[in-house]
Amino acid sequence: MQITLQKSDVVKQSSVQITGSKSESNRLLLLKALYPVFNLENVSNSDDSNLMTNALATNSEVIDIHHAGTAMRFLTAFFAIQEGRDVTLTGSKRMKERPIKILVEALQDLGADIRYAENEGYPPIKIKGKKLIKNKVSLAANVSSQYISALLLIASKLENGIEITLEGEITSVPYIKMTLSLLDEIGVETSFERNVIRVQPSANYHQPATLTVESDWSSASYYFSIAALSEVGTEITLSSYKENSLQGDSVLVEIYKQFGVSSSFNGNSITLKKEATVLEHLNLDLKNAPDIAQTIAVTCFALGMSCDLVGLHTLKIKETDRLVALKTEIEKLGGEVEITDKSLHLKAANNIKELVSIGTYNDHRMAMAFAPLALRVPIIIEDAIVVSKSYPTFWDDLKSIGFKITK
Ligand SMILES: O=C(O)C1=C[C@@H](OP(=O)(O)O)[C@@H](O)[C@H](O)C1
Ligand SMILES: C=C(OP(=O)(O)O)C(=O)O
Repeated sequence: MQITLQKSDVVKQSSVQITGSKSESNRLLLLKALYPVFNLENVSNSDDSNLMTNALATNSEVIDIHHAGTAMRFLTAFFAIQEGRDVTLTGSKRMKERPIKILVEALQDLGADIRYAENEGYPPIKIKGKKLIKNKVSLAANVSSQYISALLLIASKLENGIEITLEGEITSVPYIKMTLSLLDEIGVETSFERNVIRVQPSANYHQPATLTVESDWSSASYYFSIAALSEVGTEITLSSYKENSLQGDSVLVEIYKQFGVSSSFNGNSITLKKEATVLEHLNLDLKNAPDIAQTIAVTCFALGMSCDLVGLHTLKIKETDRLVALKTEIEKLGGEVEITDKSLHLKAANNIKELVSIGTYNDHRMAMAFAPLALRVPIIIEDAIVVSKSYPTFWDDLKSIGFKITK
């Protein structure tokens, strides 16, 4: 399904309720499977969280988690400790290109029985669940934090807990801290000092009875971008958000100040307001917030700004190679982009081509990051349905704030 987004005026004051964070949801769904006594509220309605829920509930021997990276990584660890259970975890064509060797080797070092069903180092994998006795492991921390979170999520159920030594520069650190904070919330003892993380064993669940997932900050990024491209004075209120978030992408509040977007918290909502600015260039290291790179690159392009984004080494192994995808699509619109395998340089553009058809490469964030451009020129988004990976009601919510969308 291809859609056309028409140049439109965003309602001067609008509000949107965004679904729960898929990162928090997928962690808490797994923890609930390990400690089935607490309730969850505001769980993400994303494909990735539905896939996680279904995978944890099924008795099937083959589980297909499609494009869901966190589900693939977290479930690898989960099924490794389900004694007596044999599971093959598989996924989409792209999932079979997303590396998992570092996690598989760490689990094998702990004693797990995991083999590759097709290509070494990549899904699908065959897991024979068993009890893991060892508790010390080292792994490379510079490729994906999801491998580390996967180990942490099962750690309190291992007889001796875990001691993980992280090698190399640690990437996407806020996601590791999110995992540790959620463990902390359910009463599991953890520590993270220098490059060593320890988790104590914990057979029982302690507290609290209900955990509420905060709404998704990566999804909020598209509204920060919309606010940045709107007339001065435009206000967008998003819920349900906290000033002290576990999600690293909440750094948007600081980043978008540079685009003239102020944010104020009121209860559990945040109001974004466009103020005047004249910024010409942005320098940013996004190693702690890789999922908002596309949003920020497109905001800069739409505002005629140049930017240098670094710390993007994880983008090549996400839903698509996001560096190549950004370059290709921004250049179709008339921009100029230079990329390396970990950075992106955008030249200031003074013109944006109309009615360009944006390819989305099975990547929800390509569709959502380019959508705000409709505030400058009419734009076509290919395979618009991809947004359901993290934010199924995205297009309806854009309509509700004044975007004109036709099929
Ligand atoms: O743990 C998580 O929930 C995530 C970690 C990040 O991945 P990497 O650590 O691979 O960068 C992020 O990009 C992904 O969307 C979600
Ligand atoms: C990279 C992402 O997800 P995952 O790695 O979980 O597929 C994302 O949502 O941007």
